[in-house]
Parts: sequence; structure tokens; C-alpha cells
Amino acid sequence: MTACDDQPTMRLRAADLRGPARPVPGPVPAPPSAGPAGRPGGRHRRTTEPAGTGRPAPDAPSAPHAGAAAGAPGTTARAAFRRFWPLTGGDRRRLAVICLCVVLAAIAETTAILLFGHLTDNALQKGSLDAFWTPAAQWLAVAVVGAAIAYAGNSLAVWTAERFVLRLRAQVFGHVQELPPDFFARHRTGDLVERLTGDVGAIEGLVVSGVVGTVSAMFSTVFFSVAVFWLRWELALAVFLLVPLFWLAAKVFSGRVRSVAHEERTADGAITSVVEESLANIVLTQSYNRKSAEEQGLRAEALAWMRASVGGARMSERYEQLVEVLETVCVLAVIGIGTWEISRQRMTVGQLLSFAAFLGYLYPPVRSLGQLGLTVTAATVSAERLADILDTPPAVTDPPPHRTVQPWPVRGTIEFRDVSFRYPGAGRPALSGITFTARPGEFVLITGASGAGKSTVSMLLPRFYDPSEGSVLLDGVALDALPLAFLREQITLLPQETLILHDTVRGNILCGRPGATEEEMIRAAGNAAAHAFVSALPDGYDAPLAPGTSRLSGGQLQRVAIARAMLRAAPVLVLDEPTTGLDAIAIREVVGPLRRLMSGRTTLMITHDLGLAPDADRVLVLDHGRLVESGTHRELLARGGLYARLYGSRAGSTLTPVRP
Ligand SMILES: Nc1ncnc2c1ncn2[C@@H]1O[C@H](COP(=O)(O)OP(=O)(O)OP(=O)(O)O)[C@@H](O)[C@H]1O
Repeated sequence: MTACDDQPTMRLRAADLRGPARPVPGPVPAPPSAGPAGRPGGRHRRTTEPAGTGRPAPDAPSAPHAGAAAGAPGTTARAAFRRFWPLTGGDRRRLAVICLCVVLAAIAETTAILLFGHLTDNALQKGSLDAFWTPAAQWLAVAVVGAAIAYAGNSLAVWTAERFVLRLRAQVFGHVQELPPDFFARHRTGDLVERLTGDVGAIEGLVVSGVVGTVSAMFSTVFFSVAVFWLRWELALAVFLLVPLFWLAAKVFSGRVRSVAHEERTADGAITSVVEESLANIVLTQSYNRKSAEEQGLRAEALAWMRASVGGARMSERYEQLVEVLETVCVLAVIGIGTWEISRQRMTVGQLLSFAAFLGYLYPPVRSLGQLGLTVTAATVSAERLADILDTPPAVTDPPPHRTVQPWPVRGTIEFRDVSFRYPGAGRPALSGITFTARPGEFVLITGASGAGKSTVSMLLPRFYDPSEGSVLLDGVALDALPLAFLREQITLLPQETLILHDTVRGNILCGRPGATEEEMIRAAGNAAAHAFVSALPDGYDAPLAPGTSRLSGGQLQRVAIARAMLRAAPVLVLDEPTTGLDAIAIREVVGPLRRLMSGRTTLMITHDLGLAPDADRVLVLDHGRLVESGTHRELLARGGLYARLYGSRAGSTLTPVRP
């Protein structure tokens, strides 16, 4: 699901903000084009289809498709509303103008219906053309002005709703980007995508469209109610006695809305996840003949979605049909009492038709108000899903101003001082009491068995996490006293998997230092031994790349990443298994550029491959999160401990040392 998928939803909702009027069903005629909104046959629809599904939304209890609000499970709709309302900050005046437009539109509709009654009694019934022209002209004028107001209000409403979505999505997306890696391990990407699209749109449905729709419904209800009481208060009273039935119906149905909404949102996210993960693993799928397994996975999620969707639609339809019956009861009551009144000459046909028309216009807003509870109940589901993201604190933040150390020209001394670290929720620490120093320009190689804690060391340097105990320092300054952006500018991280952006080769290299010149970029590519193969591409540096692209080999992609790191020119370099996944030939092509990249920088290289160990100024050996050996390659070999065993057991390194 993409942001674009929200568009029709938004448009539909905003276009319906005013709520189309609905003529009385059955034999009672309604004015042919009563109001400025010009929706005589229109069906009132406040809720929306589920974002991205393109499925039409039924009226009331289809609220599950519309839902929105905020907070952890159990949070009230009011708290949800309060949480997201501040995002309307810059648009309150516009909201006021939209509300004014809906009020004016309701007044225009009321006026139009009164003119219709007048025309019926004075022109139609008497067959007098003279009595036709003036009210007809007035009606036309009201219709034109009303149409202009409705257009202005709806256009503004669409714009305001979209701006809200823009802001909310930016807020959630901004927050997501600060979250620690373990958050992404706990949440499926597809589900997060769904939250950033469908759930964000649903919250707009509560906060912006919900407010405007409620104002519209309230004013319409008041105007049309006053009009029907003014026309025949006894008749109006009889009809109004039936109104609680509508509220009762809405209340009865609200119970199941929440669970259906939750099921549907979760199923939406699961489908997106399955599709996204399956496409990302297409090579695995094809090479291991997993096609039918993947299809079954999608089918299972799609069935869950179908069940939730059908359940929601059926519930909606039951509610819809019940309301139809209730409306018919009201209409029959009006016709019966009206016929009685006309037979007693206490009412004209024009008055009865106007009355019926007002009732036709009155039901949609009354229904809207009745549905509000359902909509809000469903809306909290999306809010809970977003709150799950927004309430997850970033693992690290900038230090408070009084603790912030001002930037300086960093030399690159890295110090781990008695560092211990446990991943959130993990049973045992990944690192225990690690102490070492890497001086400017030194090459420190960190090795150990799988799971020993090597990669965790690399996580602490750019502060993806802070140590549970002890501290990490840069040039003697604790990392948590540095502005995050400054700290991360000083460190270049080349993780195990080559990170490629969906961009051109140029864009991929320049993201190392966005302001760099073309010359600097080409020089970096040259030093990374990438210039030759990039130039040979049909589009050269403008060739598009994408994660998992097959356009370049693994070794070539790694060299693009090295060019990016070269351009960044940070004093500290962290290489996490820089040759993983590369064959011997590719590794040989990468080693030269790597050496140039490491030159003059403090380098921590995390690797199982000990081919470069003789080059290292120091080798650190980790075992079960502890630093068990530290020294040069020769010293550690001579010691005959874990390192000697690791070195002896290697099946033949692919990295070529400089020193023997
Ligand atoms: N996000 C996480 N949550 C909980 N535990 C984790 C997490 N990431 C790693 N661990 C655990 O922390 C320990 C150290 O993991 P780490 O990835 O640092 O080891 P490693 O030495 O780099 O292993 P490898 O060589 O296989 O990459 C392991 O026991 C691992 O299971």
C-alpha cells in the first residue's frame, strides 16, 4: 500500500464532509434539486473505504474502515483525539472557514426546501405561472450561491485533510527513523507500512473529517429540526419520538466494531508484509521452489482479511437495513398524519411535501451523529497501532544542552571503558566488561566465534544503543555527551550487507557527503576501484541502482559502498565482515580499495576472516561477550590460546596480509 492509495479515500471523505442529503424514500416526493449541495438522490456516506483496497465503504458500522484515535490499548477516544488534534495547529482558521461553509450550505438547503413548498402551494397547485417566476429565481440564486459555498468548503476540506495526513505521516516516519534496530526486528516491515498509510489516513478521518462532519451534522440537524417544528410542530414531535430508535440501533452495533476494525487493520498489515517479504526473497523463493509455500502464506493472510472484511461489510449491511426500516416507519407516520391533517384542512400539500423533504434531509445528519460513536470506536484501533510506534522511545537521544560537548576536530581515539550491554528483552548480556582503546589511525581487528558479540561492538559506536554499563568515548569524550548528528559524522559504518539506495550510482556515492563535487565523487570512485566499471555502464554514474539489484556484482556494489565511505572522510571506520558473501575473486578486488579506505583512519574491523590479522595493530578476541585475548597477531599466535585455535582452524583466508 502506498501513500498514493490514500488519495481516493481522502477525496471521497472530503467531498462527503458536508454529507449528501437523502430524500425520503417511498412515495413522498422530495424537491427535485433542493439544496446548494445539489444531492437530491445522494446517499449519505461519512465513512471511507479501507485505504488502498479500493473497496467501497458502506455507511455506518463500516466505521472499522474509517477508524482513528490515539493511545495504548484501552485509551479512550477522547485521549486519542487530544493526542492528534495539535497536528491541526496551522490549519485551525481553515477548519473554522470550512465549518462556516457547511453551516451556510445547511442554511441554503433549508431556504431551498422552503421555496420548494412555496412553489408547490402557490404555483404548482394553483397552476399559476405568474407565481412561479419569483420563487424559482430565488431558488436558483440560492442553489448557485450554495453550490459555490459547497465547492469552496469541500476544496478547502480536502486540502486541510491532506495537510493533516502529511504532517502526521511525517511525524510517525520521523520517529520510526530514530527507533533502535530491535524495534524493526519485532515489527514486520509490511505492517509498519500499513501503519504509515492506512492508519494515518484513518486518524485523519477522526480528527479533521470527523470534526467537520460532526459540525455539519449538528448544524444540519438543528436547522432542519427547527424547520420541521416551524412547519407543523405536532407532526414533528410525532416523528422525533422515533429518533431514539436510531441511536439505539447505533449503540447495539458499536460493540463489534472495534474487534472487526482491529482484525481488518492487522490483516491489511499482514498481507502487505507477506507480499513485501516474498518479493524481497524472490531468489530464495525461486531457487528453493517455495512458490506454493509463499502462495499459501498469502492465501492464509488474504483469507483472514476476507473474513474480517466480510464480517465488517455484513455488520454494516445489517445496520444499514435496520435504519432503512426505521426510516420507512417514520415516513409512513408522516404520510399518515399528513393525510389526516390535509383532510381536515389544517395543512397544505406544499407544507406536507416540504415537511417530507426536510425529513429526508434530516435523516443523514441524524444518522451521522448516531454513527459517530461507531466511527470513534473504530478509530481508536488505528490510533493504538500508531501509538505503539510513537510511544516507543528512541534508544538514544541528543544530550541535554548543559551536558552537550561542543564539536571539535576529531582525531579518532576510540575507548571502550568496562562496557557491558544487554539487548532489550534479552536474557543474558551480549557484552560484559569490555575495555580497549584504539588510537588515531590504528587498525584494530575484532574476531571471535559466531555470537561472541563482535557486531554488538559496532552497534555501540554510532550509538544505535547505549551501553548498559561503562562508557564508550571518542577522543576522551563520552559518546552520550555528543550531538548525535556530529557523532555519526565522525564514523563510517560498513555493515555486513552492502547498503544500496534506490537511486543512481551518483546518488549512492554522493550520499556519503551530499555537498561533494563531481570531481571529488569521481576521485572517490577511482580510489574505490569503481570508476572503471561504473563508466562502462550504459548510463555511467546515472545508472539506476536498487537494493538487491542484479545490475552490479556483489563485489562491485561493495566498491560503490566503499566509494561512498571514501567521500564521507570520517576519522573512524567500522567494518563489519566487509567481505561476507563475496567470492575469492571479488574479495581480491575489494581488498585494495579497503586498504586505501582504512589508511589514516582509526579502523575497527569485525571479521572471522583473519587474512588481514597480521596487518592489524591489535587483535581483540571476544568469547561469549567477554574480551578474552588482546595483542598483535604474532603475540596471540605465540600464546596458543583461542586466537591461535581460530587462526589454525581457518580453511584458508581470502584476505592477503601485507605483513607476513
Ligand atoms: N537484537 C537483538 N536482540 C537480542 N539479542 C541479540 C540481538 N542481536 C544480537 N543478539 C545476541 O547478542 C549476542 C551477540 O550478537 P552479535 O551479533 O554481536 O554476535 P557476533 O559475534 O557479531 O556474531 P556473528 O559473527 O554471527 O555475526 C548473540 O548471543 C546474539 O544472539
